[in-house]
Amino acid sequence: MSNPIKISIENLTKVFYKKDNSVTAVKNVSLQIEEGEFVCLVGPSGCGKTTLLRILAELESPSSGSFKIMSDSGKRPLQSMVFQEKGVIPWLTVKENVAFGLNMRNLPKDFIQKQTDYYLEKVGLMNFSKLYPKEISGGMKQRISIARAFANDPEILLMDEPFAALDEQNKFILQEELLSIWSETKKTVLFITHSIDEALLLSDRIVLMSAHPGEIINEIKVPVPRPRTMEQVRANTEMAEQFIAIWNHLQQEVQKSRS
Ligand SMILES: Nc1ncnc2c1ncn2[C@@H]1O[C@H](COP(=O)(O)OP(=O)(O)OP(=O)(O)O)[C@@H](O)[C@H]1O
Repeated sequence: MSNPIKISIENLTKVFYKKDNSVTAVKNVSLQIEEGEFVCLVGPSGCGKTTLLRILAELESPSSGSFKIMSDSGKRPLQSMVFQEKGVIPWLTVKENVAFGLNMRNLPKDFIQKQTDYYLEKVGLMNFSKLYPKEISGGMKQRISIARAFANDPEILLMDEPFAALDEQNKFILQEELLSIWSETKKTVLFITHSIDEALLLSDRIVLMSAHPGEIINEIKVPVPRPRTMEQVRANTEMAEQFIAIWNHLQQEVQKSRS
């Protein structure tokens, strides 16, 4: 380990109780994520990935176990979350959406202006800043979510399949934009994806989860140095081997969950 630990999860279990039964969504998960690390969480549908992220975002509480996000200043928000969809506020303009978290914190107006403009520019939305979400495309809405999350400057960033609803072209562009902003900010990111390509492109480490109830069953350090492009990911033999290993893992877990 080269950097200090930013997120520490210890034996975390989450059980949802219903009227006459219960569902264990996450089981005994322990995970340490370093400061500035980009970690992708990959696992079959329903294995508890979103639940784990929601716990870290303090939208759910664990049934047992614990987690800690190491705060370096106490002045910044602990976490920002980017969802697959519905991340924008329809009655605010693009710019107001990006500035939303900063305005909520009553920060100085000139700081908000500077920070908002910087990230609007980064995600290519400067010329659309006065439009409302209904006037822009799905890809542009996701750009708002990403710009807002980075503008907030949280201690950690939690991303729940943020590109899953986009077409391939938009996905590639946003992945590259995300990598460019991340390489500048070196934010600690926990990112959920179903796409193995995406995990190999974006992350330092891929954490594989078992079928429901979700446990961590393997971790893969992505072998290719940055900066990476999707072309390299697809052409590189080491990446191809990792792709097949993860693919086989997912196949087995999906079959287990069905049997
Ligand atoms: N609020 C809730 N109440 C009851 N059960 C829940 C709740 N949230 C999630 N679950 C259950 O917990 C399990 C894990 O769900 P979760 O959404 O975390 O999985 P996931 O890995 O993110 O799935 P996907 O990849 O399909 O989004 C599922 O069986 C789900 O039905």
